[in-house]
Amino acid sequence: MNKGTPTVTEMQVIPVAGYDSMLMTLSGCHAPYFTRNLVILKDSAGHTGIGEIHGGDYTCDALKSCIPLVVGQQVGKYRAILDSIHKASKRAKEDDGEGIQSLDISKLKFVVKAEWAIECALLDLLGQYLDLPMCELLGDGKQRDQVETLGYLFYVSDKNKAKELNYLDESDSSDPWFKLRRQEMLTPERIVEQAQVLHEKYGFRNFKLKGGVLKGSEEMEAIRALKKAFPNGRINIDPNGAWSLAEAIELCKPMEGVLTYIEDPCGPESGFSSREIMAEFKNKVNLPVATNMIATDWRQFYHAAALKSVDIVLADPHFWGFGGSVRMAQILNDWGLTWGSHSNNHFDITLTAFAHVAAAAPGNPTALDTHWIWQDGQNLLNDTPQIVDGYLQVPKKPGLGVTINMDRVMEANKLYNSLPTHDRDDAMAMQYLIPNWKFDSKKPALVR
Ligand SMILES: O=C([O-])C(=O)C[C@H](O)[C@@H](O)C(=O)[O-]
Ligand SMILES: [Mg+2]
Repeated sequence: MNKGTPTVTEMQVIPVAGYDSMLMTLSGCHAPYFTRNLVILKDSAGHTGIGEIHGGDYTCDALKSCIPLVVGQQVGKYRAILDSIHKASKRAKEDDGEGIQSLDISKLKFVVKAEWAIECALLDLLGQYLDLPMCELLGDGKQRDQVETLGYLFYVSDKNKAKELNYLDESDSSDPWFKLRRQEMLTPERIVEQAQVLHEKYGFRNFKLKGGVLKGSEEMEAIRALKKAFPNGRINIDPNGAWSLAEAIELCKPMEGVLTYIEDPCGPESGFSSREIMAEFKNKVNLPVATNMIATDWRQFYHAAALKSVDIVLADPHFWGFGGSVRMAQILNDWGLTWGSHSNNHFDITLTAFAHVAAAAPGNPTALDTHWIWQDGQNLLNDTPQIVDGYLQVPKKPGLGVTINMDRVMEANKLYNSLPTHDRDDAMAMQYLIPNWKFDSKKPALVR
């Protein structure tokens, strides 16, 4: 009889792309495509383990360089495998270690750590070997069967203004959400319509509006309209640090009974870091403050916690690792703070991974972010977990509990290979809306 856990026999890294809408953020405008990298592991027991992470060549190359450290290793030694990757990895020259205190999208690739896709695939294999769902292997094990999820609302620009870019058109879809999601939505009325259609399809009662697009006062009008339409709903806004401290206080103070939390209201200013500025904001405004920008690793979290700058850490497992994100959930829960997760555009493998991480987070996490609703239908799995009545269902089968559809993966890989560039560039599409547009961390995208 063979002793020990199975060994990894093969590691594939497959870059993929999918379609997106003209979603607006402080960084500009989403391009018609988004990219991701997949890791597919095979082991000596005949199992397949999968993981998904940030797209682009930088992350793809980082993953490929890990292959010799993974293949031939025992699945049960996954922590040692990750440790060997960390010890071998070198920080890129362009990475200043600042993280994303100002939402410079080109830096996101340094905040995301490629190896967490490998961690995910290894946990998938280990779970299959042990006959346990992945969430049972994390933290204190499974805490819930379904995970509350929020409707991530975005302002959407008119794709006809960038005809050459060929954004996907779903105007003839019979699904009301699919039909709506590629259309222009820039007013409070259209944002409420977006939320209503999402509520009908997925049952969301919690919503987050991606801000940093219009003037802060106009975005607060949309928030008020949402609260009117969903009086019992929890409504949040995330301008990605676009507002000055004074403006953030002025905008948010009157919203104390309206917003449930405010995410990254302000950024660094006058020589003070975002952690210091957000601590000052919290002294003035009686709202819980969330972040995925000022605490993206343990060193940043140390300072954010010491200054009491945040109440809710959106600890995306693609930034923190799966073990790390759940460790954060445990610490926050012990300290009376709250865990949640940030997201970027992703396929259903990440959706499944989010389900397991959130299922293992103790206490009362905030409703989970996901961009999935903007990609729903572009499945890479045969059995994509569903969002029902506002809750993402946690797969019960061993490991991630889902099966990959290689035909769809290869189609998404073909799309990736056909793209002129693989890195995210939200300024590119933005130039069609405002010629010569440039990112400014203090100016909403459409205010120029
Ligand atoms: O919560 C957040 O800050 C995000 O989701 C940031 C992302 O970059 C999002 O705005 C996006 O992907 O456009
Ligand atoms: Mg955020």
